[in-house]
Amino acid sequence: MAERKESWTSLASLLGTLAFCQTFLQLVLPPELRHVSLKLLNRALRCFSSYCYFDVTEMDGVNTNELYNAVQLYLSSFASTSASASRLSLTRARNSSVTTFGLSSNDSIADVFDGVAVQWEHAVTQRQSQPSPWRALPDEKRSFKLRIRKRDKDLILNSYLDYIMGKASDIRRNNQERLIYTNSRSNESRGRPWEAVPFKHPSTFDTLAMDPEKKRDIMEDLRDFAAGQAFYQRTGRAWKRGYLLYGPPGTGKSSMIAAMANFLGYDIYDLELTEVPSNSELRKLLMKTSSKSIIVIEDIDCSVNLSNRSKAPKAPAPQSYSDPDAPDAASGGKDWNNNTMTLSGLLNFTDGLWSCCGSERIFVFTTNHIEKLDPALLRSGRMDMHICMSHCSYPALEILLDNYLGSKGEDLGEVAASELQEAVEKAKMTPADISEVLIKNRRNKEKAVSELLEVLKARADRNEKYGGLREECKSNRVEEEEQEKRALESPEEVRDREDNSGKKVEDQ
Ligand SMILES: Nc1ncnc2c1ncn2[C@@H]1O[C@H](COP(=O)(O)OP(=O)(O)OP(=O)(O)O)[C@@H](O)[C@H]1O
Ligand SMILES: [Mg+2]
Repeated sequence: MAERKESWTSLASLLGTLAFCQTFLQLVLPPELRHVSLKLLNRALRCFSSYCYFDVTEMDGVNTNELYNAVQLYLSSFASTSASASRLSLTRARNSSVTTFGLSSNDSIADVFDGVAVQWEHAVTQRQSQPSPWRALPDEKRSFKLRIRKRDKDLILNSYLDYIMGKASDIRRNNQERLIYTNSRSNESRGRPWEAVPFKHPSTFDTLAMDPEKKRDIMEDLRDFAAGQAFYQRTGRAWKRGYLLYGPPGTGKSSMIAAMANFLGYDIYDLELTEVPSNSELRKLLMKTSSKSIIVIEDIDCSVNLSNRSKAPKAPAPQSYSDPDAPDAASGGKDWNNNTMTLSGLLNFTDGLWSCCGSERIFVFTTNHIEKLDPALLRSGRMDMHICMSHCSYPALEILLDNYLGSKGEDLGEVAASELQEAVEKAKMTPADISEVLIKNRRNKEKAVSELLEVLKARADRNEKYGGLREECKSNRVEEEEQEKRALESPEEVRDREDNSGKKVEDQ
């Protein structure tokens, strides 16, 4: 007991001496000298330490330090599960559904990279004065202090910081809402060629009704693409990929683009060709797109007359495309004209040297009429994958039934399922048409299924009677309208027409 009392007394006297020394030094030494001696003391201590320290300050002069933001995001990704962090701050950005964890002031967290242990500390101090009268800085000076063993510094520092930057941009993209950009001449005149709005399309690969195997292939292809930086680098290819989606209206081409964007977490640039006055403007638009994005041109066959836009800007006239085999066409020679937009300009946009001014970009073209597209757009290497979005098959119908009614194929019972299967294969209806029937009756499953069966059978009968569409993916709106007209014609009228033309109705 007496011993403990003694040790308390000596501790108190030690503290008293230290306090006296500090006050004495403060009185005797001028502040500048104090500062210098502290610095020297620190330096001496650092010489004996086996660690080195790096400060990542929030502000770099008057500019925001990107690395600080990246470190903050990166640490937040594992702060909540790390055993070394004792106190966390929680934030949620506007329009975001994600809560972000962060290190509280002066708390620290451990991390391991390539087997090397490091430590981060979040240092927060009050700012003494505003260095810039033009730009107000935060009241607090914040920084992250990185502690690495001296022997590990050269081994990991650069690669670790690169890794953090990459990770942070992934997290940012996943946390943020995706954007859809569109171009217009009025924006261009204001110096902002793309205008963005939040992209909230709910389509995903789960809700997309199509053959599951085909769907798996596409998802795998996208996954490989997104993770393929090293592959593209090694093979000397630009890190981009082209998809051509073709098929009749209402088969899910636009839904597929939305599903791709949601799957990869990419933004969408919806390029309106009719708003692009020339090849050079097209190139400028391309230069202002970001990486990790999908550049979409919908209805490529009819959005613009690529060879002579001034005459017929909206005419769907594929035969008037400039000939890609003609001299200078695809190379952008004579056609690379500043006042017009040409097929060669478009090909350069997707394929030429300028297409590589960013990386990790996907080009998607859609069309209802693949047969009308210029072969130059279809040649291998240009559009890497041609995806036919066709009429609704039974596996696709099962997905729609699950989407709208919450029932699986097996819930229908064997008879209804096989009836539906037979009818849907013969009906050749689009997922959009089938969705309409299901949405209308979604509160009553039995009614929905029976009405769907009725509609499918009626369509199947009609197809059998008047001929189905020749080839699934060649069908188009015009064809369907004609078919509808034919369905309304009397059999005599049909026979007369067949006799006159010498051809069958469905071969026309
Ligand atoms: N494969 C599909 N899976 C799920 N829903 C689909 C599918 N196809 C069409 N739909 C439904 O039909 C609607 C129209 O589809 P979408 O706009 O994707 O068709 P599209 O092929 O782009 O048509 P268009 O050629 O006229 O542009 C969608 O909102 C969606 O609800
Ligand atoms: Mg569409």
